[in-house]
Amino acid sequence: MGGLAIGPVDPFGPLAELAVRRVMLSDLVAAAKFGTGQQIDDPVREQQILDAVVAESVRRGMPSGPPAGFFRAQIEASKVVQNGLFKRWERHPDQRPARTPDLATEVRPQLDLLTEQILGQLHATVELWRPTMLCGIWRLDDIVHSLDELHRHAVAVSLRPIFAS
Ligand SMILES: O=C(O)C(=O)C[C@]1(C(=O)O)C=C[C@@H](O)C=C1
Repeated sequence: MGGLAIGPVDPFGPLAELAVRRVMLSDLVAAAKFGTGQQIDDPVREQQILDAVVAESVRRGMPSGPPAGFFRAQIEASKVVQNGLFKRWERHPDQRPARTPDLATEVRPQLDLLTEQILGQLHATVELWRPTMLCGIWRLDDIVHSLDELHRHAVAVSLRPIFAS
């Protein structure tokens, strides 16, 4: 994400960058599933993520509701991308991914790492959640200007808990 320009004074900058990274990783998730019969929706995996997020929030001594809500939005955003890419690849076979990464061994470990990093940033900003989130000091345009419409929409979905809080 070297091209991202996030204001250094923005305490939520790292969190936003991680959310964007997760949205971009959804391309790899979609590539792992497309044409393999694996469904985009995996409610069991979703529940595992949410349970782990709640447990880790409790372990860190922070309220678990907002982190769970944040991760629900991340999952929703991932599905926006995956559904969009599936449709795109159905229509345009020439744009299909060149290879099929393995979901369990290649893709989910990257998602798990992002989960840890996102939880770390949520923890780092816990004192600021309410007031600052309302300030809207995100420089979202800078973050997403290079993304296509599908990914811009997914980023908006992934950050909704912050804007809407
Ligand atoms: O791990 C997957 O299978 C994904 O598609 C990723 C993800 C997520 O965002 O974490 C998204 C949708 C699924 O329902 C479960 C999890």
